[in-house]
Amino acid sequence: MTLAQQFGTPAYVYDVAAIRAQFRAFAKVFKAHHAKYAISYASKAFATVAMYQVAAQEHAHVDVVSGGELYTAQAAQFPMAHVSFHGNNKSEAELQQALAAHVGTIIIDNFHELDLLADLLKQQPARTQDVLLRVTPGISAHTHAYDQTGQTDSKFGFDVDSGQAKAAATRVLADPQLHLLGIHAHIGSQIFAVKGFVAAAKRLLAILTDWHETLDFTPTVLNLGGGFGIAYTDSDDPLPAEDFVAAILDTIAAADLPFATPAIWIEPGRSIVGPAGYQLYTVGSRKDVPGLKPFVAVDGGMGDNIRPALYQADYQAVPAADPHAEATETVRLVGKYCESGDILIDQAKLPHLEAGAVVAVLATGAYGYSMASNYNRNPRPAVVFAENGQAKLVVRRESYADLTKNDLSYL
Ligand SMILES: Cc1ncc(COP(=O)(O)O)c(C=O)c1O
Ligand SMILES: N[C@@H](CCCC[NH3+])C(=O)O
Repeated sequence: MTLAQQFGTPAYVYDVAAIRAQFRAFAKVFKAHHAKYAISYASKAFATVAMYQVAAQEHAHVDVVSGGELYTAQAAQFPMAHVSFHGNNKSEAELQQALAAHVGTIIIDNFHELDLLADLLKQQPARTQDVLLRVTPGISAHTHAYDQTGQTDSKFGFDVDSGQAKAAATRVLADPQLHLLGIHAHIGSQIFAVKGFVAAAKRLLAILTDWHETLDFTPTVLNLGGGFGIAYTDSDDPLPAEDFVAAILDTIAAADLPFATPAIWIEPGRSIVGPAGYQLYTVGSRKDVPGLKPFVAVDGGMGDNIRPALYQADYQAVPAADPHAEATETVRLVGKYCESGDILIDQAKLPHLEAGAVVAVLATGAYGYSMASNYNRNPRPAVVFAENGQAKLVVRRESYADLTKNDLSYL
């Protein structure tokens, strides 16, 4: 029986061995460089109980960006000491939840949060909290504008050039309940060039050196974020994600630091789960107009993968029954949503597929399920983990009853 027959479509399928292999490839580079490290999986890319469990099995840390992600990690019994809590507008309730859960690290993003956290800790005088400061190092990554986060004009983090980052460090160091581990920067996502990461590493080391000299601060952690680009189609040719890390570690090793090299943390999301996942859809209607590219419609679309509509992201599809079948036509692979922009692949090269055929859209493991919606009241698809020849349902397909379970009658 095929996965589509067993679990229905649309469905997200993950090759768990590929997820594990990427965690291990990162770990291998760190070990080869004799670096102290943490691989903190950016769980926004794909956050489910099963995924937090796999991350824990791989001895990874995770980063969470909301109370909901933290709750899911707790539900998965993920070790809280290995959780970093991110976010540019953490609420008081979220900070309370993080403190109650004893998350390992809170990554402070702004002065408002710093005040909130300091006040909450005063109510528990015996407690301290490890923190990192997220800084905006003023480095622009070459990627989609919505995927840039390291430039000065960003909503994330303390600005370095204006002195805000140092002012924040001064306040944290003066607070006996906050234990400053070091700094964090994330320059963006789906980045192909190493040079932004190398520049960021140098800039962060310069900041830490300044803080060492002027604030008498010795860092124990330098967190360089994630953002390593992946191949979505055959025309993408990124470096293996672990090679970005090797370049970062070489840069750090070459630096002449006045303190012992801190532990290096990274936060890969997309590179861990993106290539490992694909989506299965069933072909339905087809519209052929002479002189126009045909529309081939599938049973999902922008509700389960918003990335083409949001970032003009490209994907590639293959027939699930015969992934290597020769392409004989170029079609628009569209979804079933009531939007003209609901185009999964604008130029899908496929053999002629009849209604009922199952098509696989590749490399959809990151920011697909996690950004899915119920637009048009479509239930979110099932998620399946495949490993060692076994396939296991790890997220049930939503039912129509799930769609109305929070609706209240107005009669
Ligand atoms: C702070 C932070 N860390 C890590 C990531 C993960 O990025 P990616 O999935 O590109 O590796 C993001 C998302 O861009 C982020 O904002
Ligand atoms: N959701 C984005 C990346 C996330 C950026 C998170 N800071 C994407 O699919 O490309």
